[in-house]
Amino acid sequence: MSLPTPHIVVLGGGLTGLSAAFHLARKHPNAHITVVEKDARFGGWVRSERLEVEDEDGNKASVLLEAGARTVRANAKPILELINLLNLEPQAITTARSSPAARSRFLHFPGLPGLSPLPSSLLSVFTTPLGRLVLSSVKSEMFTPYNRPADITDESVDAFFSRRFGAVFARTLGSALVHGIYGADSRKLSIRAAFPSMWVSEEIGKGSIVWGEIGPPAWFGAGQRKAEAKIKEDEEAWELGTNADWSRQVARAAIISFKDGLETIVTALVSALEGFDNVTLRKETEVLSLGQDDTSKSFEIRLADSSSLPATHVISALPLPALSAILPPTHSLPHLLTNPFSTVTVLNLVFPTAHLTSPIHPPGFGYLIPRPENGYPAETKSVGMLGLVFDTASLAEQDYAVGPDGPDLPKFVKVTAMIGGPYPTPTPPPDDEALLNDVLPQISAQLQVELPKPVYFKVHRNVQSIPTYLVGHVERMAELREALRQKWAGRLKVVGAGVGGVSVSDCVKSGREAAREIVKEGEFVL
Ligand SMILES: C=Cc1c2[nH]c(c1C)Cc1[nH]c(c(CCC(=O)O)c1C)Cc1[nH]c(c(C)c1CCC(=O)O)Cc1[nH]c(c(C)c1C=C)C2
Repeated sequence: MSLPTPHIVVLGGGLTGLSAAFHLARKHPNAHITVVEKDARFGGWVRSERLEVEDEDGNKASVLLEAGARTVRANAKPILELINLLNLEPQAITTARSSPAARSRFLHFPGLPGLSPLPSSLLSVFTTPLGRLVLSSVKSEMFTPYNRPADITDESVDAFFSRRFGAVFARTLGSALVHGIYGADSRKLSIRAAFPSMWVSEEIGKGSIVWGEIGPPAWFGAGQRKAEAKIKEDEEAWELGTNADWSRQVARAAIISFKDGLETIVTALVSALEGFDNVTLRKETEVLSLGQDDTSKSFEIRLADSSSLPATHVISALPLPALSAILPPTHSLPHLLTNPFSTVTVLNLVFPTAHLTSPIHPPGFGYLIPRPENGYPAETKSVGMLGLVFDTASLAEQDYAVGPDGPDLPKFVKVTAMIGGPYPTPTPPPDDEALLNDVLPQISAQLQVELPKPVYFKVHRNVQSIPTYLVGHVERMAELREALRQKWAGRLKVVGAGVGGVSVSDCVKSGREAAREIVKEGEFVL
């Protein structure tokens, strides 16, 4: 007997949804796959824009700007796999691990002028104030006995770092790290969800994260952990290709991006999906409700245009609150509304450099700004900055001079200010021009330089874009998975940044895993 064709609907056309659809289409040519996206474009928070800038002397350049994430780590297998499968090597660019953009990072302490380098060498550990803070915190951590309270199964990043490395380390380095990844308050973020390996290292190191990380291979648990990692790696079966030049380049790299920005992956995924006969891409399609027939277990997805889509399986790559809004009360799921989201405003700035006598910023990746000593203000007249990224330092290959004089280095430098997160929004909220006028003097004071007038700026308000995993997230997600098994017969997969991992690579991986689970389960009986 031949089975009816499975129809898998992917809700959400961000990177997670596109990755799920792509891996499904490759591995499951007999299924029909529909991707439903409510916006007019695919790609979600990943948006790259190329534009031409000109200074007052008529120097012109083509510059690539990102509205959100701009790079991925060079060891991110889910991305390396896509680069291979989509033949993106010629468009990829890398930043070498040895370059200042990969090695030099700074902190700016609120209220103090200038930048403090983060230690990047053995020498700097002894010779810089932050180096000495790291050294003394690490030394004391290694000799602080096991102090995890017996009754906890999770805690905040701040509580975890305070317990092991001390309160100053937690407030400065810990909060800055969390700003730079989650744009969130480290006193709210779950350590187990955000940095699971540290939680495990504490156990392996019998209390000490440092011993857990660097302990000899024979150290209790380390051998087993390695073996487990190897099994997982084999199971994941990454298709990384055989391009030796590219592999060598990646081996030397810290981060990867693309000449035309991270949206290159989105464009390539969309065009690959358009090439599959069994895939339908639907933009500007809003889902009103998702229901499942109790007997047949098949789905009915009602759309805003009054039509409906049948499905045998659904992968939801929607933000969890958006999924919650379309579920019927009979099939509601737990914990979809628990985590708050950070709003991070991204301000792209392009400065002219032709008349500068000294550089705008030191060589390096950029700087992060830790939580103020007295915490975030309750209200404010100025926007709160979380950090500044020196984009040209790591992504210079994205930009080129334009004009009759032939190839030349662009006479511009691009940086990105990251704003908001746990800081309150000023009242009234600033328009773009007011935001610029608020931020430029802040950057000037932080860098201790007089800034030229930017030739271009753009504000992207990434409203509610990054989930803050509250303490207990890992256990709540286990309960969510159980509810999916019980209430939805395992045929609804919930993936994406809201569940486990906010990086571009995590999103691609979670889409891939959902696709592989459906293929592996292989039960397409209607
Ligand atoms: C919109 C702003 C974002 C902030 N964090 C993220 C975005 C998109 C997400 C993010 N940023 C980083 C990671 C870790 C990457 C990994 O583990 O692979 C994640 C998930 C690290 C990072 N932080 C900054 C940059 C440029 C990067 C590299 C990755 C990327 O391009 O996003 C700088 C930075 N990001 C944010 C702030 C406040 C900030 C400050 C300088 C928030």
